[in-house]
Amino acid sequence: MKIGLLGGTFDPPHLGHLIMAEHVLEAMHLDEVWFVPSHVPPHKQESALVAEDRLRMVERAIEENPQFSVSTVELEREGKSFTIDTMKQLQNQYPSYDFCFIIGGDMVQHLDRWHRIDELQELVQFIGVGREGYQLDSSRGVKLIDIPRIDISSSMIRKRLAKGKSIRYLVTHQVYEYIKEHSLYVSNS
Ligand SMILES: Nc1ncnc2c1ncn2[C@@H]1O[C@H](COP(=O)(O)OP(=O)(O)OP(=O)(O)O)[C@@H](O)[C@H]1O
Ligand SMILES: O=C(O)c1ccc[n+]([C@@H]2O[C@H](COP(=O)([O-])O)[C@@H](O)[C@H]2O)c1
Repeated sequence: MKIGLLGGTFDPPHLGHLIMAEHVLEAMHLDEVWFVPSHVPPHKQESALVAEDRLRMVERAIEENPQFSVSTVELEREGKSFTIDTMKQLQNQYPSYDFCFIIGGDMVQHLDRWHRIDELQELVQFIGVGREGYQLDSSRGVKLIDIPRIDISSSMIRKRLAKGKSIRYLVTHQVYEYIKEHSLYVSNS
């Protein structure tokens, strides 16, 4: 089985995540993409929404695609969600699977700062996809795949919601409904 791992904060999951997963699945002839929500994102300053809501939204975002699933491996682990720990755990659990790790163009240039990156690179092939506003950089042997550039980010969605603006069509219908139902990201000020 060839599996692409898409790690992220998914605060919230948006169409950019789904489009990148679909295009890498196709280009790399993967069997599945597993979305891996982080418990505590290693390099983000802002604290994310509670894990429960992020997980539920990812489940809803991917529910129509039988080749997408979610792994709770990081949510079940304490502390920061370092990718090296996730890879070791998954490779132990699924020794015959061939994993790659999918990242956006904004992350490629920061790989040098990842925890135990030299060791991690020996364990897994990174796949970098184009992201609007970022140059695709082929450092550290990352395999680059250009995909339709979708200028959507979770932070843009959070900001729009805080200002009472529409996020319709930036997320799936199911995620849209979940956010509305639970009044997520609404500014209290
Ligand atoms: N529109 C996009 N195009 C390409 N890659 C993306 C896009 N959105 C997210 N990614 C990548 O998906 C992975 C998970 O992203 P994450 O969940 O942090 O979302 P984000 O939109 O980058 O969030 P935020 O705006 O809060 O930083 C990262 O590797 C990120 O680079
Ligand atoms: O292991 C690390 O040092 C590391 C540093 C930064 C990011 N990551 C992983 O990269 C993925 C995307 O990160 P983020 O911050 O955009 O959600 C997510 O799975 C993170 O756990 C991992």
